[in-house]
Amino acid sequence: MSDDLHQTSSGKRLDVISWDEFFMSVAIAAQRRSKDPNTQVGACIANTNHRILSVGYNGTPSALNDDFFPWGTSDDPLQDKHNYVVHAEANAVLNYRGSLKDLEGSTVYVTLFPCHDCAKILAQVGVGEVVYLDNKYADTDDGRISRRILDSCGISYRQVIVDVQIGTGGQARQ
Ligand SMILES: O=c1ccn([C@H]2C[C@H](O)[C@@H](COP(=O)(O)O)O2)c(=O)[nH]1
Ligand SMILES: [Zn+2]
Repeated sequence: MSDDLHQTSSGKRLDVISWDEFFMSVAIAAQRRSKDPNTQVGACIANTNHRILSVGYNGTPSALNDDFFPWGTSDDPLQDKHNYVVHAEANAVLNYRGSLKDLEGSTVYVTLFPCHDCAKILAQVGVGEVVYLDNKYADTDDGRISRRILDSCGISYRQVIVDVQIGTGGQARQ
């Protein structure tokens, strides 16, 4: 090893991003596709061989024209976005085109701690670990139920702090 902290004596770069940073960066990039004005969520599922299996973000089902559905909340269930949005983790599972068996033991990188519905879905497909960025609903009943589900199903979870720069965004197209 050379004295240089950035490369070995053979010239190999050492200051590469970690796997956590890499997969969370993918989740953050996916999050930026979300049309939700209040909370954007991205998820990236990686297997134990450090391969990305699937990615998702919170959005309406693709056949549903998201220009004509509400993006706010309302006492009227027909006008509340929560009743139309598919969650990021659910989309990541649904977007996977291989056998769901491949998801067993995988790690889900998600920009927001999974809600209790997503916790159930992740548990049911056998996810082994959840790595999250934010947990703004930790002190809600939903957060407590979610942790109870993950704990009971033996799914570990941990928070990571990543410092990534991903593009500058642009004009939303579709
Ligand atoms: O596990 C989760 C929890 C929530 N989401 C999505 C669903 C909604 O689009 C937003 C939450 O909106 P709020 O205005 O903060 O209630 O986040 C998700 O994808 N995964
Ligand atoms: Zn959810």
